Amino acid sequence: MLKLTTTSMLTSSTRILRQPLARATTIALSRYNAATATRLFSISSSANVANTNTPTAPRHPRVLVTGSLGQLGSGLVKELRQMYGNENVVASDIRKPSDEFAANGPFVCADVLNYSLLDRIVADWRIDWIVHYSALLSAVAEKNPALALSVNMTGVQNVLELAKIHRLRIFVPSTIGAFGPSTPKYNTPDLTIMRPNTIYGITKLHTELLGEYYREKFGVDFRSARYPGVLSADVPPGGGTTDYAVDIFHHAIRHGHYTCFLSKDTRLPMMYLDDCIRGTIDLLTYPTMLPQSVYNITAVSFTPEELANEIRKHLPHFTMSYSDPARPDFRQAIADSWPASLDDSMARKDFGWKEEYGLERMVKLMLDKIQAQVDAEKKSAPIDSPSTTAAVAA
Ligand SMILES: NC(=O)c1ccc[n+]([C@@H]2O[C@H](COP(=O)([O-])OP(=O)(O)OC[C@H]3O[C@@H](n4cnc5c(N)ncnc54)[C@H](O)[C@@H]3O)[C@@H](O)[C@H]2O)c1
Ligand SMILES: C[C@@H](O)[C@H](N)C(=O)O
Repeated sequence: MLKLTTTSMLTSSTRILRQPLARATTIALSRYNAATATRLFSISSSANVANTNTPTAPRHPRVLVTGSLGQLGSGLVKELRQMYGNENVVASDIRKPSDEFAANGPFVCADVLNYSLLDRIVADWRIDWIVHYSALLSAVAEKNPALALSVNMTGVQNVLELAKIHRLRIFVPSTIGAFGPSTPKYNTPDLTIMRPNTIYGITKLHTELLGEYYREKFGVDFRSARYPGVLSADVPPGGGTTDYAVDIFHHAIRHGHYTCFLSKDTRLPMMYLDDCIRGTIDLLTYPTMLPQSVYNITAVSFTPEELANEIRKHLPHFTMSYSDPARPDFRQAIADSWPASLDDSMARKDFGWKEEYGLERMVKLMLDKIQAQVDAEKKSAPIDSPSTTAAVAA
């Protein structure tokens, strides 16, 4: 049986190693770059004592990120690799990575439902921290509750059990979806009524409660942030209720029009991806366990109409229509059950959370990035290609 060691990882240049134990596991190792940590963190967790990259170098934690090909995971992996070195951040997902993603550092294909495979990965790679991003988002979950129950609940149970056995620090995100229709809607605090009525929300509340149980009962260093909807330009969102706030930019630039699946006055908390990643890293790397294991974090709250108005400051001809209120999209009921704004004062107090992107800055950046993508697509498409013609006509 092939045993991976740090030495074998560092001396590999471009090669594929297969672990016989793990049927679906392919570990692609390529182009090892020397660690270019931009930030060093003091690692006080006992979980890191055993992780010494070299006898004299400062210790970096070795982090496993599940769901690393998703909207949030891909950005987080990039940031963590800049901090700790490519070889110290093992990306994982159930899907196949792009060549570009696989070339940047270790990638392990793994289903989070496969406990023994995850156990093997943690041991072989001498993992210290897990960031568990694998999940089904609200809209996809509502369409397939059985799969959502399985991935979102069993996946979390597996990683928490691993954290207990291997003494790992673990970060699992929660969401505004963990609240429900009886939760106070405005300025929703960390501790309040939580009776979600979506399968996504139920699985996320399960995550929070189980994480707290493992922390109390077994001393597991469980950390979580309740994210609002996250906006990003590079990786598309994975099927949530807040996805309209990303789709709108692509449609505004490509077509000048968007039909929103939420009503114009549906107010939801949101944040830009960079803020989400920074807040997550600040919480993940905080040197000691914080008073709470779960914190609200947020940046702004807006309605589809307010977002469209802000976009119109840059694209005056942009128009927006809405789903027929007589036949609302199924995501409307999900959004209606969630808070309109969050109180994240405890995160600000306990670990210094503060957003850098408000609505204006976020909109400008989203438009610039997506416009650059469209320009690049046009440049790379042959002059007479039908897709170019269609895009220009649109
Ligand atoms: N994006 C948001 O707006 C947002 C907001 C609040 C909370 N969150 C939470 O953040 C986390 C990451 O969200 P995201 O937006 O990146 O989601 P995403 O859907 O973009 O990515 C999830 C990833 O999980 C992977 N996955 C699915 N099933 C799997 C399985 N069985 N085994 C291994 N991997 C599997 C998918 O392939 C995908 O790459 C999730 O827990 C989500 O609930 C996201
Ligand atoms: C809010 C969050 O959990 C996700 N963007 C969703 O809509 O499902």
